[in-house]
Amino acid sequence: MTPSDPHPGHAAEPVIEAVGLGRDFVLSEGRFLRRRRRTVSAVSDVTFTVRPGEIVGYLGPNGAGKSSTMKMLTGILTPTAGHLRVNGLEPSRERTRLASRIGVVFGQRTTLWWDLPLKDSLELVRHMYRVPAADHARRLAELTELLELGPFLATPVRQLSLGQRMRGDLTAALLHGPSLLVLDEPTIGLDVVSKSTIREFLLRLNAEAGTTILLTTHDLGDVERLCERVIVIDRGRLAYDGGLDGLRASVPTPRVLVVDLAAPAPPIEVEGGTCVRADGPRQWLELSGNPAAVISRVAAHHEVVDLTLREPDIEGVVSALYRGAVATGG
Ligand SMILES: Nc1ncnc2c1ncn2[C@@H]1O[C@H](COP(=O)(O)OP(=O)(O)OP(=O)(O)O)[C@@H](O)[C@H]1O
Repeated sequence: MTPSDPHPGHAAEPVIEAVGLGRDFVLSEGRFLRRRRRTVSAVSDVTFTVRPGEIVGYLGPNGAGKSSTMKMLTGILTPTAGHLRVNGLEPSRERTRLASRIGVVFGQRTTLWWDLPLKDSLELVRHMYRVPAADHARRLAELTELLELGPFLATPVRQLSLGQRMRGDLTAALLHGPSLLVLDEPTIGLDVVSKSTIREFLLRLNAEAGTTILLTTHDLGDVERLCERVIVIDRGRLAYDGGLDGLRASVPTPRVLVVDLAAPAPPIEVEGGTCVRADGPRQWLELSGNPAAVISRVAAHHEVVDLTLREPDIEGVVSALYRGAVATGG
């Protein structure tokens, strides 16, 4: 894959540098004489750095401040505190210059034109970013192959499936060869196959073109497949910055063994597992011991039809983190 446009002079600098970043919103509440102003801190005193070539997950529960951070990084929202540089630029002041160096995809919205065939939408994007025709043709050919856009390039965007549209949006975000890709929930609502296509594509983009990627997601699969490093925010504040293994190891969130028995039975009693839920022949065991050992003990005493081991999802890990289970830092 063609490397992203290099930006001489910035190569050794962090791609993103946020120091004490904050964003307050002032809300007016009540009526007439009782009107009062209340300040909501969406993001508060957040400090982190992203280096060239990293893939970083930016995680947190609903309302934690992820979208507000993404909006500040892309220049849509002006910070009310702190220092922010993205590719050496101040996003809210230098939004147009920044736009030529970053690609942005918000999974819940499309930047494509609903009524136009995907190919025409992408041609408009080329004009918006003033991409030379030859560069556009080369990148479009590459992305068409990697994201398998061929069969639906002539289809109007409104008729695309969610997965096809996301592949179109990623193409639109990458046609100008940005060195940083910012993704807000890139796999939301996608089926397993589409998720996997997007993840493998992002890994290849990172490995071959050196593109730095910052993404928000609620999907642990995205995080596990893509991110060596995660930043977690809670109520606007930085709660963790480090490796995913460190996060998991620090948070005592049990794995769950889902057992399908041949028939409904009393709660299973087994060493290393506690039955936390039962529904007909299906039971959920929270594991405190080695999964293989628990599975063999269960199978020895019960007629088991099926077994599934469920890893804690990121919401579970993150909410355990907020209950104070792990110290800040990584
Ligand atoms: N324009 C706004 N005016 C007032 N409050 C806002 C505004 N935008 C965000 N907020 C508040 O800031 C906080 C952080 O919101 P934000 O959308 O950044 O969170 P989030 O982590 O992206 O959540 P989600 O995962 O639900 O998208 C929330 O309390 C939200 O209500």
